[in-house]
Amino acid sequence: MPTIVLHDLTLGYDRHPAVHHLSATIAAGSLTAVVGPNGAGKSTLLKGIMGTLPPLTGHIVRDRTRIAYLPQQAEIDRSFPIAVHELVAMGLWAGIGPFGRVTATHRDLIAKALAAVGLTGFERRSIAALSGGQLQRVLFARVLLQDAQVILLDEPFTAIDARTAADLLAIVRRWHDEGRTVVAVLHDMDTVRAQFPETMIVARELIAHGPTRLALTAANLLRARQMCESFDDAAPVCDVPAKGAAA
Ligand SMILES: Nc1ncnc2c1ncn2[C@@H]1O[C@H](COP(=O)(O)OP(=O)(O)OP(=O)(O)O)[C@@H](O)[C@H]1O
Repeated sequence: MPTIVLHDLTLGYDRHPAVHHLSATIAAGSLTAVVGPNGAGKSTLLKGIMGTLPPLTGHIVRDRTRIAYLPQQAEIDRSFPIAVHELVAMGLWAGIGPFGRVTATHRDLIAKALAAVGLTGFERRSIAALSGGQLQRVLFARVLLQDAQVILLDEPFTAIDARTAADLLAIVRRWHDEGRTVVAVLHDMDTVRAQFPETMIVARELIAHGPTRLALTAANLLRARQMCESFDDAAPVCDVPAKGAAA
């Protein structure tokens, strides 16, 4: 089972740091909520763990295991001419590559994943013709197909109705019961308190991390808000030396 260790991690864009000197250990099989104000660096952190955004300083240690990522809906180009079954089939890429042949067995897996998210019969529909909640179900089906040990979810329950949120939350619980490591960016603190045993509060740097009842306090949330409000987005490159660097 993979543990993810973040060592003094700084992530950013064009050398402007968005996440500063963050160190944390995400235990194998844990179910962790990442919370913090808008612009706090939560999505950036997921991209760093995913490996799509290389660290400016520090590093990440994790097993070379399969990792699945559910992006924010806003990052999906709905105008792209692709059908539901084609989008879900992308979950097979780690196994067969982007140009691999989708066999009858694969089609069966796609059908099962769509059934698991309540979208049987939607295979041929264009993603442009889906509601927001339906698209989120399709994205979950793609993650299901990836069969990854580490699953990163960016705002998986935002802008969907209560029924869809409950259905998708049940899938997240199942992943947790199966021993997978799940990290989800969330804004609804009630969901975090009720469903996520671990919480990480991020506000450009790590504010708190640990069991939700200890980490998710009013004082820590206030500190996170104050940190983000005082952060200068136009600040130059980070001037805090990496740990272990010569002064
Ligand atoms: N592609 C990018 N290029 C330049 N700056 C970026 C890019 N993506 C994010 N940022 C900046 O990095 C900072 C952190 O953004 P990020 O999206 O990680 O925050 P977040 O906590 O996920 O916010 P939200 O809750 O609003 O989704 C912000 O100042 C943002 O403007």
